[in-house]
Amino acid sequence: MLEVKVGSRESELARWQARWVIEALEKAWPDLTCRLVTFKTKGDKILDVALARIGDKGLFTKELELALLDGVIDMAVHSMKDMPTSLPESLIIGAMGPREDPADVLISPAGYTLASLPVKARVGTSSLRRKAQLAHARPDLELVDLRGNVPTRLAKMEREGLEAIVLAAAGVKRLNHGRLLGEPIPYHLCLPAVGQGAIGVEIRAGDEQIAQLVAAINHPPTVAAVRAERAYLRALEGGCQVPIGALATVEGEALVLQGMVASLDGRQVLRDYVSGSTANPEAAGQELARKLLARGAGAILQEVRLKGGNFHR
Ligand SMILES: NCc1[nH]cc(CCC(=O)O)c1CC(=O)O
Repeated sequence: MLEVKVGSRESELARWQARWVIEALEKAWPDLTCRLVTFKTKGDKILDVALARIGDKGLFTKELELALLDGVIDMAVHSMKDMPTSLPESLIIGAMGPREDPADVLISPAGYTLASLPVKARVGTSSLRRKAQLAHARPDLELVDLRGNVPTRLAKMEREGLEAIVLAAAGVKRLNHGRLLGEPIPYHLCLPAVGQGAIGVEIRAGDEQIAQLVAAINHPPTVAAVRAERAYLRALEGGCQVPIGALATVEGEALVLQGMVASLDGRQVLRDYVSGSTANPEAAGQELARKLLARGAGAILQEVRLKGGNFHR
């Protein structure tokens, strides 16, 4: 009999994801018992958008990482989308679960799609990446800041009478708001955030016992895709404060990585893609970043940094 402690944020989605990891681990290791330990992170405490513009690294991860380093927990479950591109020295991602649908979805009580939304419709999202791509596709829309966890955002949509909001399909599906699912926004209009839809399990480097446990739930194609996307973001020095999107798809050993860099107003949207191999996902990420930088992505990103973005991807 072995007992391990699994750390998670407190939100409904975070707990769903941690429970998924726990169930998968206990199924793989019948002698294992997992205990869930939840934490409030800085990102959960700072709810107003202006404050959130401080945008420091690890807003949703730091408290969990400290608990992991202190031995208070043995692993931390995260949305890969919320993870900074560089981890603390002695922590690693030990495993990723199979990726859920990485797309963004437009949720609209009246059933509008991006194409059918009325002129000047009010659409809620605080993500610079979503705002830029929506503004590019539909410059007439009025984009409204909207923060908080998934249930909060759905409630705000109703309360403020927004015509639609945009959320990650993964969160909506996991929380079983499936009937609300609305329109998946096609990738040619909106590329997802790096890591969107993937669950990561962070562990202490060198903790061989925990590494062996979590290896049982690891999904290598997801790992290859997310490694390529994160290398791309790192090479652009994007952090989580800029309108950058990416999506890698993996088939056998072939990996195709698409990427996007946009100006805040969405007037400029640069997109490109590279093909690579799961044997070296980072190479694909670096090559795509070079390609976009050669086409002027650097100037766009420079301007975004001067104007100051927020942290929300
Ligand atoms: N930024 C919050 C966040 N972090 C991860 C998800 C969704 C789940 C995932 O991407 O795995 C969400 C909600 C959203 O953006 O709609």
